[in-house]
Amino acid sequence: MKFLVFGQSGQVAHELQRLGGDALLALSRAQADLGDPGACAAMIAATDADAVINAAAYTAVDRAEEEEALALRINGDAPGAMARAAAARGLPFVHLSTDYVFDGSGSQPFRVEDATGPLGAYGRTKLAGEEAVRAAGGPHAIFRTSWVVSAHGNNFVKTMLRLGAERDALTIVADQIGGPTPAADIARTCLAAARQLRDDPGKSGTYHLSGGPDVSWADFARAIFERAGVTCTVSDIPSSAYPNPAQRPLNSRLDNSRTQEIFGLPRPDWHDGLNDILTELGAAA
Ligand SMILES: NC(=O)C1=CN([C@@H]2O[C@H](COP(=O)(O)OP(=O)(O)OC[C@H]3O[C@@H](n4cnc5c(N)ncnc54)[C@H](OP(=O)(O)O)[C@@H]3O)[C@@H](O)[C@H]2O)C=CC1
Ligand SMILES: Cc1cn([C@H]2C[C@H](O)[C@@H](COP(=O)(O)OP(=O)(O)O[C@H]3O[C@@H](C)C(=O)[C@@H](O)[C@H]3O)O2)c(=O)[nH]c1=O
Ligand SMILES: [Mg+2]
Repeated sequence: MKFLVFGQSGQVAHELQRLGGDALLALSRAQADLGDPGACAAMIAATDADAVINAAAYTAVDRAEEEEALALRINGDAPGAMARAAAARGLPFVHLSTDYVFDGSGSQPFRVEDATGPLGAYGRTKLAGEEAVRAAGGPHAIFRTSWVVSAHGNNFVKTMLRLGAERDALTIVADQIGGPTPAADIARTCLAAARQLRDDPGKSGTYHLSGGPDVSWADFARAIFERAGVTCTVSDIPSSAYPNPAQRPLNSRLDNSRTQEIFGLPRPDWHDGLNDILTELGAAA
């Protein structure tokens, strides 16, 4: 089975290329710009691949507040155009979304069917993408994931290793709770879902995929420092003490049970992925 992937440099795109080898073609921004949805659809119309995975997105949460129209084209319009092009050819389309489509209320894990209510521009544009992919009506899986980490690209693990080497102490928000998700687990899931959708389009739908157990960013930082052997004291702060242009949801817990039920894929334990990331970075204690 051959895969066409949008995105080449990102965290998930990188892991997809590692797993997919010669059977996977990953398109860079220069080859397929999501700012030009029609060009992305044309790539799908011409592909000889058996499934399409979208691992590209506008992911700068704060900058999206000032660039919502561009973020909407990339996160909303382009996935819609891609999903319609894939549907026209009956190709499975696997797409990624985010915990930021929810408003973060309560303390229970959000289920797939719970009401959405994004707090910021990034979440609004990702929600628009979900709706467009579902409306295209082809075989598809949308995985809402959260707090993606890997040895490549920008993420919280790499930020903590950089800051932890420079400082003796950090203040980290402790009232946002969620599941850090290794990009390698997301990539494995995307490939498995594409294969299963080819055999059974009835598995189409929206799913949650986050690493467990749920933690606060502060506790996740402590786990990173402990496993990396970095001496840096983490103090808990509320989100109100870390002001940002975009408000983040406090409750980012995602109920992964449908992913287990339909695809047979268990919730990944982020401790394993974190160990792999630190080893790859040469930062494991
Ligand atoms: N990062 C996270 O914490 C989370 C991510 N997600 C979702 O998971 C998916 C993968 O995220 P992740 O791997 O972390 O993303 P990254 O931020 O690591 O990478 C984004 C990728 O998208 C590409 N891209 C951005 N704009 C365009 C464009 N106009 N045309 C073509 N490519 C573009 C980037 O390419 P370039 O190098 O050229 O900019 C890069 O390859 C996304 O859908 C994201 O919304 C969900 C929850 C959490
Ligand atoms: C560097 C630093 C961050 N923080 C906080 C800010 C923020 O709430 C949290 C994580 O920081 P980040 O910049 O990684 O947060 P953010 O970019 O909002 O991460 C999000 O990205 C998008 C793409 C998603 O889809 C989400 O699932 C989520 O991963 O840590 C501190 O409290 N202290 C610090 O010193
Ligand atoms: Mg970020």
